[in-house]
Order: sequence, then C-alpha cells, then structure tokens
Amino acid sequence: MIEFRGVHHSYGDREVLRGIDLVLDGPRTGIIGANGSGKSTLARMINGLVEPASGQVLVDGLDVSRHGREVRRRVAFVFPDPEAQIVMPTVSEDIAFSLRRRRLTREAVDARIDAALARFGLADHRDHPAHLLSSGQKQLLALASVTAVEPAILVADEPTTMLDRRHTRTVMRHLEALDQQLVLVSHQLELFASWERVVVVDEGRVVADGPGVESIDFYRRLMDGETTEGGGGGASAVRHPDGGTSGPGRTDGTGPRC
Ligand SMILES: Nc1ncnc2c1ncn2[C@@H]1O[C@H](COP(=O)(O)OP(=O)(O)OP(=O)(O)O)[C@@H](O)[C@H]1O
Repeated sequence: MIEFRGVHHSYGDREVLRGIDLVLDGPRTGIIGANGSGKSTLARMINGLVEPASGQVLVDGLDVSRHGREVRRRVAFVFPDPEAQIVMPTVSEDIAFSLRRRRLTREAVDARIDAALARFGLADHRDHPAHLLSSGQKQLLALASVTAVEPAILVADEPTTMLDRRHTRTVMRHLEALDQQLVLVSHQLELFASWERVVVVDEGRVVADGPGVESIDFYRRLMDGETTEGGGGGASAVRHPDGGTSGPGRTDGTGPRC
C-alpha cells in the first residue's frame, strides 16, 4: 500500500505538489494530468527518487524518506527515457544486472532472462548490444529488466510512449496481468478506459479520483476548459469506486471530493 500524507514539494520557489493526501491500495492505479502538473514528481516519490519537502510518503507503512533502501527493494521504477536505466552492454546482461542482488542461481537468472525477453518480444535480441536497439526496443528492455525482478510494486512513468500499437497492447496485457501493484503514469488515456481507478492531477493537486472512464471524461473537460474545477479549486465530480466522498486515506476531506 502506498500512502501520501499532506505531501508538498517545490523545486526552488516553484511549488509543484500542493498537499497530496492519497492512498493507493488497489492492484492498479492510473495517473493522468497535464504537462507539468506534477505526475512524475508524485510517482518518483514512491521509491524515494524525490523526497517531499513536507509531508510523508509511506510504502507498506515504511516512510520512504527514512527507509529508502528497504522501500526500493519493494518498489521498481520504469523511467520515460529508457536510456536512463539501461546500464549494461548487451540485452541479457542488462536484465541480469537488475537481478544481481536477488541471490538467484545462474539457472534461475537465465530462466528469468528468457521469460522477460519472451514476454516483451526481445527473444531474438538476447546478445544484441543494448545501445543499438531501437528506441521502442529500449523501452521494452527497460520493462523486461524491471519486471524480471518481480517487485512488489511497479511504478511506470510513460513506459509506452515509443511503442507501436501492437507492442503497446502486449506491454499493457502483461502489466495488467501482474500480481504486483501497478502505478502507471501516461498521457495515453485510452490505456485506462477499463481501469477501476484513475487519479487526475492538476497544478499539483488531485482533482479527480475514480473509475477510468469517469476520470478520463473529467480530465478531457478540464483540458477543454469545460470545467472551472481543478487547479486552485481542487474539486472533482468524480467519485471513488468505493462510493466515498472523502474516504479514509483517499483524501483529507478538505481537498478534492472523490
Ligand atoms: N528536477 C527538477 N528541477 C526543477 N524543476 C523540476 C524538476 N523536475 C520537475 N520540475 C518541474 O516541476 C513541474 C512538475 O514536473 P513533473 O515532471 O512532475 O510534471 P508531469 O506532470 O510529470 O509533466 P509531463 O506530463 O510533462 O511529464 C514542472 O514545472 C517541471 O518543470
């Protein structure tokens, strides 16, 4: 379970998160919002890549700022730019590198590499130089390396931006089938149409939190200027699937009505 408690964050004097109170406890949560609204900052806090200026982020009850190492063992992160996480010369070595701390036998490592390559359509590229992969293949390798670890929580920030429709479908099918908790940030709204929970972030606040279709509809209206809600107002017409308007941990009861 992931919990944000009164989280604020600024870069210099630019305030980018303005009081986030959120509990992410379902198997999948989508995060959508305008450019610069704070989605990546929020996502990066889940494994301590960014620490809140004030407030707390907890993962399974562990304060991320104080227990970073333990949290990072549970939470894996996929960056929008795969170059940021490909570190080894070949495809299979890169996946093996992500498994280095897992105390697996050589056979188990090989089995996980094979499974990850097959899952993301890279089986033919086992010994391929990683830097010579296409942009989309690099994104697939980043996903293969991270999911091979089988983290308890996977946070993926725009992991499909460079993928064609077929590979996007393959990746989404795999991500949606994971047993682990998934938090996915994306501008590809159609990915979330059937999701039970999608959070809309606007100007550093959660402005909607509910079923995918409703959150997407709210976000579209927000972007089209058909609602004055969001931004400074922090209100939302979207209800959370549990039916609550300010359920425990979902919001602080003073911010968005979810
Ligand atoms: N390391 C940083 N230093 C300074 N400012 C930053 C940094 N990271 C993000 N920002 C600023 O914080 C704001 C929120 O950025 P963030 O990346 O969280 O937004 P986002 O919603 O993920 O945007 P996008 O959809 O464009 O990826 C932006 O104004 C951005 O310029």
